[in-house]
Amino acid sequence: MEADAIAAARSAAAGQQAMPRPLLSARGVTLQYRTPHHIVTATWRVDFDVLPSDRFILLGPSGCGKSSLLKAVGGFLAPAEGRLTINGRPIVQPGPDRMMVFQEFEQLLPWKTVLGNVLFPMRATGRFRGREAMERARDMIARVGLAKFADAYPHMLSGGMKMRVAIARAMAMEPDILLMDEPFAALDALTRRRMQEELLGLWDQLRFTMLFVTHSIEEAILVGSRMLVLSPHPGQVRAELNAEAFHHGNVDQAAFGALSKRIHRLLFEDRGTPT
Ligand SMILES: Nc1ncnc2c1ncn2[C@@H]1O[C@H](COP(=O)(O)OP(=O)(O)OP(=O)(O)O)[C@@H](O)[C@H]1O
Repeated sequence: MEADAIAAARSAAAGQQAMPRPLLSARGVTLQYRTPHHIVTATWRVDFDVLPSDRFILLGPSGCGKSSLLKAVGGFLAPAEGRLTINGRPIVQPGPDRMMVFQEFEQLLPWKTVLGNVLFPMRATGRFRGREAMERARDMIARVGLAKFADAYPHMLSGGMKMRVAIARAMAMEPDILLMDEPFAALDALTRRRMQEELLGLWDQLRFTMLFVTHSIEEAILVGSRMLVLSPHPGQVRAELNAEAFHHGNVDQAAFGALSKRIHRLLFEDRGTPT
């Protein structure tokens, strides 16, 4: 889908209101890996804009390049073609303005307390020091509802609490965007649903911007405010959809089913792949 078509879809979705300036922009992003024998094209000329406070979903089948797009936004993979910008500046390397929250939140350091985990990147990067770091860390921990657990260790926490710590840790760095790569993929269905609710609850409080990768249609609709639907390998934009109507507590089953069917068709209709 071309940039103009995306802009048109977006203005229709917003009821023709003026859109805020995008925080993150992808224009014609082709991502490739060079192996000793050939070049693997992961995505093909992908366009999207993430607006402030979006819960923006990258949705597509396995191998369509979702994680590669996240890596590129993180600054770990340079586009072979096209441009990625954050706040109008090209993304050329990793930076604390884009914090990655990993799967299962297992990046928490087991030998450090909740407070120690939140302080760790602040101090290690030198972004915040001494008293300021301590105050910020305690404030973030309180904002995610874990003030009483500041001195607890990760093994003493539930999955949902660990997620809150992981988000507090990322948010304490004051990023512009949180990058989440299938954070709930390994969980059973009930736990996954609870974690999705927890994440949305936190978003209601903190209104952070997130770029969230999933291959679950249901998760995309529940968690996302907007989503980019990508074709099978190599990932191309099939559509950009608005899912704000399904924000939690507001699920109309018939509309949910209709959107889910529409996405399914978009994902699995065979339209051929570029040569
Ligand atoms: N380091 C790499 N070297 C070579 N090819 C790679 C590398 N990483 C990914 N690829 C290829 O790039 C394509 C996109 O991979 P990517 O992991 O981004 O897809 P994905 O949509 O995130 O998949 P999944 O949902 O299975 O995680 C795949 O064909 C994959 O094999």
